Amino acid sequence: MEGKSIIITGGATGLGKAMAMEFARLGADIVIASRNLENLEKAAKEISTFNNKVIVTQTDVRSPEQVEKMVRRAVEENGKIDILVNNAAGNFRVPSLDMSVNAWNSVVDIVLHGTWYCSQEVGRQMVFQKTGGNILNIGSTHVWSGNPGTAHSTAAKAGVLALTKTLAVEWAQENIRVNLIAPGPIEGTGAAEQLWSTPELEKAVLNRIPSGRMGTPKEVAYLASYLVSDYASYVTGSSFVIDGAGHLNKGGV
Ligand SMILES: CCCCCCC/C=C/C(=O)SCCNC(=O)CCNC(=O)[C@H](O)C(C)(C)COP(=O)(O)OP(=O)(O)OC[C@H]1O[C@@H](n2cnc3c(N)ncnc32)[C@H](O)[C@@H]1OP(=O)(O)O
Ligand SMILES: NC(=O)C1=CN([C@@H]2O[C@H](COP(=O)(O)OP(=O)(O)OC[C@H]3O[C@@H](n4cnc5c(N)ncnc54)[C@H](OP(=O)(O)O)[C@@H]3O)[C@@H](O)[C@H]2O)C=CC1
Repeated sequence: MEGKSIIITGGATGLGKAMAMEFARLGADIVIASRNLENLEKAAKEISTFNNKVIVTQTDVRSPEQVEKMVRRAVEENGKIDILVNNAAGNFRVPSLDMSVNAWNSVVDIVLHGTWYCSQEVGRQMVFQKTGGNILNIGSTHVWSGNPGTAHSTAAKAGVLALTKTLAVEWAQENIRVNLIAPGPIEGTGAAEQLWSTPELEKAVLNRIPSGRMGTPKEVAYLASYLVSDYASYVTGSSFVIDGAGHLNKGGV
Protein backbone atom coordinates (compact mmCIF):
# COMPACT_ATOMS: atom_id res chain seq x y z
CA MET A 1 0.00 0.00 0.00
CA GLU A 2 3.01 2.27 -0.35
CA GLY A 3 1.87 5.64 -1.70
CA LYS A 4 -1.85 4.86 -1.41
CA SER A 5 -4.06 7.64 -0.09
CA ILE A 6 -6.88 6.28 2.08
CA ILE A 7 -9.85 7.96 3.81
CA ILE A 8 -11.45 6.06 6.67
CA THR A 9 -14.62 7.52 8.19
CA GLY A 10 -15.01 6.73 11.87
CA GLY A 11 -11.29 5.93 11.79
CA ALA A 12 -10.45 7.04 15.33
CA THR A 13 -12.06 4.14 17.20
CA GLY A 14 -12.98 0.46 16.98
CA LEU A 15 -12.81 -1.24 13.59
CA GLY A 16 -11.99 2.02 11.79
CA LYS A 17 -8.88 2.53 13.90
CA ALA A 18 -7.83 -1.11 13.50
CA MET A 19 -8.06 -0.74 9.70
CA ALA A 20 -6.17 2.56 9.82
CA MET A 21 -3.37 0.93 11.86
CA GLU A 22 -3.11 -2.03 9.48
CA PHE A 23 -3.17 0.09 6.31
CA ALA A 24 -0.52 2.38 7.85
CA ARG A 25 1.62 -0.64 8.76
CA LEU A 26 1.42 -1.60 5.08
CA GLY A 27 2.67 1.84 4.04
CA ALA A 28 -0.45 3.88 3.21
CA ASP A 29 -1.12 7.56 3.95
CA ILE A 30 -4.23 7.83 6.07
CA VAL A 31 -7.00 10.39 6.54
CA ILE A 32 -9.30 9.66 9.47
CA ALA A 33 -12.61 11.53 9.71
CA SER A 34 -15.21 11.70 12.46
CA ARG A 35 -16.84 14.17 14.87
CA ASN A 36 -14.75 13.98 18.04
CA LEU A 37 -11.49 15.87 17.46
CA GLU A 38 -9.88 14.66 20.68
CA ASN A 39 -10.40 11.02 19.66
CA LEU A 40 -9.07 11.77 16.17
CA GLU A 41 -5.88 13.37 17.46
CA LYS A 42 -5.25 10.59 19.97
CA ALA A 43 -5.71 7.93 17.28
CA ALA A 44 -3.51 9.84 14.80
CA LYS A 45 -0.60 9.67 17.25
CA GLU A 46 -0.89 5.88 17.41
CA ILE A 47 -1.36 5.44 13.66
CA SER A 48 1.64 7.63 12.83
CA THR A 49 4.04 5.31 14.68
CA PHE A 50 4.58 3.68 11.27
CA ASN A 51 6.17 6.90 9.95
CA ASN A 52 3.49 7.50 7.37
CA LYS A 53 1.34 10.58 6.86
CA VAL A 54 -1.78 10.75 9.04
CA ILE A 55 -4.30 13.58 8.63
CA VAL A 56 -7.33 14.16 10.81
CA THR A 57 -10.44 15.96 9.65
CA GLN A 58 -13.32 16.72 11.95
CA THR A 59 -16.28 15.66 9.81
CA ASP A 60 -19.91 14.78 10.36
CA VAL A 61 -20.73 12.45 7.46
CA ARG A 62 -24.38 13.55 7.67
CA SER A 63 -23.35 16.91 6.19
CA PRO A 64 -22.63 16.94 2.43
CA GLU A 65 -20.73 20.23 2.91
CA GLN A 66 -18.44 18.73 5.55
CA VAL A 67 -17.91 15.63 3.40
CA GLU A 68 -16.90 17.84 0.46
CA LYS A 69 -14.40 19.63 2.74
CA MET A 70 -13.02 16.27 3.92
CA VAL A 71 -12.40 15.17 0.34
CA ARG A 72 -10.85 18.51 -0.62
CA ARG A 73 -8.50 18.30 2.38
CA ALA A 74 -7.42 14.75 1.50
CA VAL A 75 -6.65 15.80 -2.08
CA GLU A 76 -4.76 18.93 -0.94
CA GLU A 77 -2.64 16.88 1.46
CA ASN A 78 -2.09 13.68 -0.54
CA GLY A 79 -2.71 14.77 -4.13
CA LYS A 80 -5.36 12.07 -4.76
CA ILE A 81 -7.64 9.53 -3.14
CA ASP A 82 -7.15 5.83 -3.88
CA ILE A 83 -9.37 4.22 -1.26
CA LEU A 84 -12.43 5.20 0.79
CA VAL A 85 -13.63 3.09 3.72
CA ASN A 86 -17.20 3.95 4.74
CA ASN A 87 -17.01 2.78 8.34
CA ALA A 88 -18.72 5.55 10.38
CA ALA A 89 -21.92 4.37 12.04
CA GLY A 90 -24.27 4.85 14.93
CA ASN A 91 -26.42 2.26 16.62
CA PHE A 92 -28.36 1.58 19.83
CA ARG A 93 -31.02 -0.79 20.96
CA VAL A 94 -34.58 0.45 21.10
CA PRO A 95 -37.79 -1.53 20.47
CA SER A 96 -39.33 -0.56 17.13
CA LEU A 97 -42.65 0.44 18.72
CA ASP A 98 -40.84 2.98 20.92
CA MET A 99 -38.37 4.37 18.37
CA SER A 100 -38.73 8.15 17.85
CA VAL A 101 -38.49 9.78 14.43
CA ASN A 102 -35.23 11.42 15.52
CA ALA A 103 -33.79 8.13 16.71
CA TRP A 104 -34.55 6.50 13.35
CA ASN A 105 -33.21 9.49 11.41
CA SER A 106 -30.01 9.83 13.44
CA VAL A 107 -28.85 6.32 12.55
CA VAL A 108 -30.12 6.24 8.95
CA ASP A 109 -28.48 9.63 8.33
CA ILE A 110 -25.08 8.44 9.51
CA VAL A 111 -25.10 4.96 8.02
CA LEU A 112 -26.95 5.27 4.71
CA HIS A 113 -26.86 8.97 3.84
CA GLY A 114 -23.29 9.39 5.14
CA THR A 115 -22.10 6.46 3.03
CA TRP A 116 -23.83 7.94 -0.01
CA TYR A 117 -22.39 11.47 0.44
CA CYS A 118 -18.85 10.12 0.92
CA SER A 119 -19.10 7.64 -1.97
CA GLN A 120 -20.46 10.20 -4.43
CA GLU A 121 -17.87 12.85 -3.52
CA VAL A 122 -14.94 10.42 -3.59
CA GLY A 123 -16.30 8.72 -6.74
CA ARG A 124 -16.32 12.09 -8.53
CA GLN A 125 -12.73 12.70 -7.42
CA MET A 126 -11.58 9.24 -8.59
CA VAL A 127 -13.20 9.75 -11.99
CA PHE A 128 -11.56 13.18 -12.26
CA GLN A 129 -8.16 11.66 -11.36
CA LYS A 130 -8.65 8.90 -13.99
CA THR A 131 -6.84 6.56 -11.59
CA GLY A 132 -9.66 4.21 -10.67
CA GLY A 133 -9.95 3.36 -7.00
CA ASN A 134 -11.60 1.41 -4.34
CA ILE A 135 -14.56 1.87 -1.99
CA LEU A 136 -15.06 -0.48 0.94
CA ASN A 137 -18.32 -0.30 2.88
CA ILE A 138 -18.77 -1.75 6.34
CA GLY A 139 -22.13 -3.50 6.62
CA SER A 140 -23.46 -5.99 9.14
CA THR A 141 -24.64 -9.60 9.21
CA HIS A 142 -27.94 -8.26 10.55
CA VAL A 143 -28.91 -7.45 6.97
CA TRP A 144 -29.47 -11.19 6.49
CA SER A 145 -30.49 -12.33 9.97
CA GLY A 146 -32.50 -9.27 11.05
CA ASN A 147 -32.01 -7.97 14.59
CA PRO A 148 -34.80 -7.08 16.99
CA GLY A 149 -34.12 -3.69 18.58
CA THR A 150 -31.99 -2.16 15.84
CA ALA A 151 -34.45 -1.62 12.95
CA HIS A 152 -32.79 1.70 12.02
CA SER A 153 -29.29 0.24 11.69
CA THR A 154 -30.42 -2.99 10.02
CA ALA A 155 -32.46 -1.17 7.37
CA ALA A 156 -29.71 1.38 6.75
CA LYS A 157 -27.07 -1.34 6.35
CA ALA A 158 -29.35 -3.12 3.85
CA GLY A 159 -29.38 0.13 1.89
CA VAL A 160 -25.59 0.23 2.03
CA LEU A 161 -25.44 -3.31 0.62
CA ALA A 162 -27.72 -2.32 -2.28
CA LEU A 163 -25.64 0.81 -2.85
CA THR A 164 -22.46 -1.31 -2.91
CA LYS A 165 -23.81 -3.47 -5.74
CA THR A 166 -25.25 -0.55 -7.71
CA LEU A 167 -22.12 1.60 -7.57
CA ALA A 168 -19.94 -1.43 -8.38
CA VAL A 169 -21.85 -1.88 -11.64
CA GLU A 170 -22.07 1.84 -12.48
CA TRP A 171 -18.41 2.56 -11.77
CA ALA A 172 -16.77 -0.65 -13.03
CA GLN A 173 -15.99 1.07 -16.34
CA GLU A 174 -14.14 3.75 -14.32
CA ASN A 175 -12.05 1.00 -12.70
CA ILE A 176 -13.55 1.78 -9.28
CA ARG A 177 -14.19 -1.35 -7.23
CA VAL A 178 -16.91 -1.29 -4.56
CA ASN A 179 -17.20 -4.06 -1.95
CA LEU A 180 -18.66 -4.65 1.50
CA ILE A 181 -17.52 -6.39 4.65
CA ALA A 182 -20.31 -7.62 6.92
CA PRO A 183 -18.92 -8.28 10.38
CA GLY A 184 -20.71 -10.17 13.12
CA PRO A 185 -19.95 -9.26 16.74
CA ILE A 186 -16.41 -7.95 17.17
CA GLU A 187 -14.94 -7.57 20.66
CA GLY A 188 -13.75 -4.31 22.21
CA THR A 189 -15.59 -1.98 19.81
CA GLY A 190 -18.30 0.70 19.91
CA ALA A 191 -20.82 -2.01 19.05
CA ALA A 192 -19.89 -3.81 22.26
CA GLU A 193 -20.66 -0.65 24.25
CA GLN A 194 -23.96 -0.02 22.46
CA LEU A 195 -25.30 -3.52 21.87
CA TRP A 196 -23.99 -6.00 24.46
CA SER A 197 -22.96 -3.86 27.41
CA THR A 198 -24.29 -6.26 30.08
CA PRO A 199 -22.88 -9.76 30.85
CA GLU A 200 -26.31 -11.25 30.00
CA LEU A 201 -26.42 -9.66 26.56
CA GLU A 202 -22.79 -10.59 25.88
CA LYS A 203 -23.54 -14.21 26.80
CA ALA A 204 -26.58 -14.25 24.51
CA VAL A 205 -24.49 -12.90 21.64
CA LEU A 206 -21.69 -15.44 22.24
CA ASN A 207 -24.15 -18.33 22.41
CA ARG A 208 -25.18 -17.70 18.82
CA ILE A 209 -21.67 -18.00 17.38
CA PRO A 210 -20.64 -21.51 16.24
CA SER A 211 -16.94 -20.56 16.45
CA GLY A 212 -17.48 -19.91 20.15
CA ARG A 213 -15.95 -16.44 20.28
CA MET A 214 -16.30 -12.95 18.91
CA GLY A 215 -14.03 -11.66 16.18
CA THR A 216 -11.20 -9.21 16.78
CA PRO A 217 -10.75 -5.81 15.10
CA LYS A 218 -7.48 -7.07 13.57
CA GLU A 219 -9.27 -9.96 11.86
CA VAL A 220 -11.58 -7.46 10.16
CA ALA A 221 -8.60 -5.25 9.26
CA TYR A 222 -6.82 -8.18 7.56
CA LEU A 223 -9.87 -8.89 5.36
CA ALA A 224 -10.15 -5.17 4.56
CA SER A 225 -6.46 -5.07 3.58
CA TYR A 226 -7.01 -7.84 1.07
CA LEU A 227 -10.11 -6.23 -0.42
CA VAL A 228 -8.55 -2.81 -0.98
CA SER A 229 -5.31 -4.28 -2.33
CA ASP A 230 -4.46 -5.26 -5.89
CA TYR A 231 -4.72 -8.93 -4.86
CA ALA A 232 -8.49 -8.32 -5.10
CA SER A 233 -8.33 -6.59 -8.50
CA TYR A 234 -11.20 -8.68 -9.96
CA VAL A 235 -13.39 -8.46 -6.84
CA THR A 236 -16.18 -5.91 -7.04
CA GLY A 237 -19.86 -5.75 -6.11
CA SER A 238 -19.25 -8.44 -3.49
CA SER A 239 -20.01 -8.78 0.21
CA PHE A 240 -17.90 -10.72 2.68
CA VAL A 241 -19.29 -12.01 5.97
CA ILE A 242 -16.79 -12.30 8.84
CA ASP A 243 -18.59 -13.71 11.86
CA GLY A 244 -17.51 -17.24 12.88
CA ALA A 245 -20.67 -18.50 11.11
CA GLY A 246 -22.79 -16.51 13.58
CA HIS A 247 -25.50 -15.56 11.09
CA LEU A 248 -26.16 -19.21 10.19
CA ASN A 249 -28.48 -21.68 11.88
CA LYS A 250 -26.41 -23.18 14.71
CA GLY A 251 -28.28 -26.46 14.59
CA GLY A 252 -30.57 -28.17 17.03
CA VAL A 253 -34.20 -28.36 16.10
C1 LIG B 1 -25.60 -8.73 18.01
C2 LIG B 1 -24.27 -8.48 17.37
C3 LIG B 1 -24.19 -8.32 15.88
C4 LIG B 1 -23.37 -7.17 15.50
C5 LIG B 1 -23.98 -6.31 14.44
C6 LIG B 1 -23.90 -4.88 14.79
C7 LIG B 1 -24.31 -4.00 13.65
C8 LIG B 1 -23.91 -2.60 13.76
C9 LIG B 1 -23.19 -2.15 14.75
C10 LIG B 1 -22.88 -0.71 14.86
O1 LIG B 1 -23.20 0.13 14.06
S1 LIG B 1 -22.01 -0.32 16.19
C11 LIG B 1 -21.59 1.37 16.12
C12 LIG B 1 -21.75 1.82 17.46
N1 LIG B 1 -21.17 3.13 17.59
C13 LIG B 1 -21.89 4.20 17.80
O2 LIG B 1 -23.10 4.17 17.88
C14 LIG B 1 -21.10 5.46 17.98
C15 LIG B 1 -21.79 6.68 17.53
N2 LIG B 1 -23.12 6.81 18.17
C16 LIG B 1 -23.68 7.99 18.44
O3 LIG B 1 -23.11 9.03 18.21
C17 LIG B 1 -25.05 8.02 19.03
O4 LIG B 1 -25.31 6.79 19.65
C18 LIG B 1 -26.15 8.30 17.98
C19 LIG B 1 -27.49 8.39 18.71
C20 LIG B 1 -26.21 7.19 16.93
C21 LIG B 1 -25.97 9.61 17.23
O5 LIG B 1 -25.76 10.67 18.08
P1 LIG B 1 -26.53 12.09 17.87
O6 LIG B 1 -25.81 13.03 18.76
O7 LIG B 1 -26.71 12.43 16.47
O8 LIG B 1 -27.95 11.75 18.36
P2 LIG B 1 -28.76 12.21 19.65
O9 LIG B 1 -29.15 13.65 19.43
O10 LIG B 1 -28.04 11.85 20.89
O11 LIG B 1 -30.06 11.29 19.53
C22 LIG B 1 -30.89 11.32 18.37
C23 LIG B 1 -32.19 10.62 18.72
O12 LIG B 1 -31.90 9.24 19.04
C24 LIG B 1 -32.39 8.95 20.36
N3 LIG B 1 -31.51 8.00 21.03
C25 LIG B 1 -30.19 8.10 21.14
N4 LIG B 1 -29.71 7.06 21.85
C26 LIG B 1 -30.77 6.30 22.19
C27 LIG B 1 -30.95 5.09 22.92
N5 LIG B 1 -29.89 4.46 23.46
N6 LIG B 1 -32.18 4.60 23.06
C28 LIG B 1 -33.26 5.23 22.53
N7 LIG B 1 -33.17 6.40 21.79
C29 LIG B 1 -31.95 6.90 21.66
C30 LIG B 1 -32.37 10.29 21.07
O13 LIG B 1 -33.23 10.27 22.18
C31 LIG B 1 -32.83 11.24 19.96
O14 LIG B 1 -34.21 11.10 19.76
P3 LIG B 1 -35.27 12.18 20.38
O15 LIG B 1 -35.13 12.08 21.87
O16 LIG B 1 -34.84 13.52 19.86
O17 LIG B 1 -36.59 11.73 19.88
N1 LIG C 1 -18.09 -3.95 16.17
C1 LIG C 1 -18.98 -4.81 15.70
O1 LIG C 1 -19.24 -5.84 16.31
C2 LIG C 1 -19.65 -4.53 14.41
C3 LIG C 1 -19.47 -3.33 13.76
N2 LIG C 1 -20.08 -3.13 12.56
C4 LIG C 1 -19.80 -1.91 11.83
O2 LIG C 1 -18.43 -1.60 11.93
C5 LIG C 1 -18.23 -0.21 11.87
C6 LIG C 1 -17.43 0.26 13.07
O3 LIG C 1 -18.14 -0.01 14.27
P1 LIG C 1 -17.43 -0.06 15.70
O4 LIG C 1 -15.96 -0.02 15.53
O5 LIG C 1 -18.06 -1.16 16.44
O6 LIG C 1 -17.99 1.27 16.35
P2 LIG C 1 -17.33 2.62 16.86
O7 LIG C 1 -18.40 3.29 17.66
O8 LIG C 1 -16.01 2.42 17.48
O9 LIG C 1 -17.09 3.39 15.48
C7 LIG C 1 -18.01 4.20 14.88
C8 LIG C 1 -17.28 5.43 14.43
O10 LIG C 1 -18.13 6.22 13.63
C9 LIG C 1 -17.94 7.57 13.96
N3 LIG C 1 -19.15 8.32 13.67
C10 LIG C 1 -20.38 8.15 14.21
N4 LIG C 1 -21.23 9.06 13.73
C11 LIG C 1 -20.53 9.80 12.84
C12 LIG C 1 -20.85 10.90 12.02
N5 LIG C 1 -22.07 11.41 12.01
N6 LIG C 1 -19.89 11.43 11.22
C13 LIG C 1 -18.63 10.92 11.22
N7 LIG C 1 -18.26 9.89 11.99
C14 LIG C 1 -19.20 9.34 12.79
C15 LIG C 1 -17.63 7.58 15.44
O11 LIG C 1 -16.86 8.73 15.83
P3 LIG C 1 -17.54 10.07 16.39
O12 LIG C 1 -18.61 9.64 17.34
O13 LIG C 1 -16.40 10.82 17.00
O14 LIG C 1 -18.08 10.79 15.19
C16 LIG C 1 -16.81 6.31 15.59
O15 LIG C 1 -15.44 6.58 15.44
C17 LIG C 1 -19.62 0.41 11.79
O16 LIG C 1 -19.97 0.61 10.46
C18 LIG C 1 -20.50 -0.67 12.38
O17 LIG C 1 -21.82 -0.59 11.95
C19 LIG C 1 -20.88 -4.06 11.97
C20 LIG C 1 -21.11 -5.23 12.60
C21 LIG C 1 -20.51 -5.57 13.86
